[in-house]
Amino acid sequence: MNTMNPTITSEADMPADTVIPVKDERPAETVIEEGTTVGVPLSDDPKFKLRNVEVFYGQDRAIKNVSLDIGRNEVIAFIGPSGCGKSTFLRCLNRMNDSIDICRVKGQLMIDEHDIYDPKRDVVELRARVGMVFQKPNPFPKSIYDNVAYGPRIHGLANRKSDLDEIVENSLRKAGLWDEVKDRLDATATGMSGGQQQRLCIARAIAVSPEVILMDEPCSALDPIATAKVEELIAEMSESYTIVIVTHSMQQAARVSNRTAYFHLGHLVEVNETDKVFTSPEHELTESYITGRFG
Ligand SMILES: Nc1ncnc2c1ncn2[C@@H]1O[C@H](COP(=O)(O)OP(=O)(O)OP(=O)(O)O)[C@@H](O)[C@H]1O
Repeated sequence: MNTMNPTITSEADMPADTVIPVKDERPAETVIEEGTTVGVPLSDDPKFKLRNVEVFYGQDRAIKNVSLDIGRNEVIAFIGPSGCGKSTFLRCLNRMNDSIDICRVKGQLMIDEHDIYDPKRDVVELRARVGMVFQKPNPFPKSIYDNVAYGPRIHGLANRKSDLDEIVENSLRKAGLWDEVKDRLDATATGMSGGQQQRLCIARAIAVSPEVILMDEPCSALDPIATAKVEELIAEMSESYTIVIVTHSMQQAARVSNRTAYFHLGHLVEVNETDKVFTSPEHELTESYITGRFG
């Protein structure tokens, strides 16, 4: 399966008598070909089919002709140097960029073969299907119970109090938080530890029965123990949801994801099975990044 830019070849492909040049240190823009689809479908029926996506902030092109399929129930990690467009691309998947006035998205972005950017699309419904967990835990200044119950209430998912209680309990269980909070559901969420708050935000996303969970550096504000808990949760959740995670931690990408996509200056340079990306990357830029030559 060729899952990378076919126009970029490796030194191994050269004839034996070729003088192998020193590593290409030219700026990335000169070695990434525009207009090439990078990443082949994971299956015939991907959850997301994203083609020739471009994102502009005013005149600046932050995402450059990116094409990618994201499979059902896969965990895919987006990695790459700061400012390469990981979060921008992630936010296209549930139209979180809509709130940025100068942001414009072009290309074809499909979820289950429906256009994410269809002007008639109900964005609130989209964001319930494609939930999001942010870098910094952001619980509402409400009780633990009300944080989780908020979404089901506004989406009318529970007719009776007992139904709502069940959703809250199930969501907290799935987020690995129930045993820690079951005796203080009325306590204010902002009094919890950072790790607990982040798992509460995950419970809040789960409560509206999403199909996809987007995670934008979900552990960057957490200590190693809280990080380990969230990573365990990602493994458990991958049985039920498609998960897209942006991370600066290559170890985290290696631990939690099935595939990894490497972004560079707005380009998607390489996407492949995570083991392959970290042990034998196909692109020189990926190798430079994972070996710490830049980042
Ligand atoms: N709201 C915005 N307005 C203008 N430009 C933006 C905005 N958000 C991001 N950008 C620009 O778009 C580019 C991609 O940024 P983005 O935050 O998506 O990258 P990233 O890879 O997620 O970075 P980081 O790892 O530092 O979070 C950068 O050049 C950034 O300055």
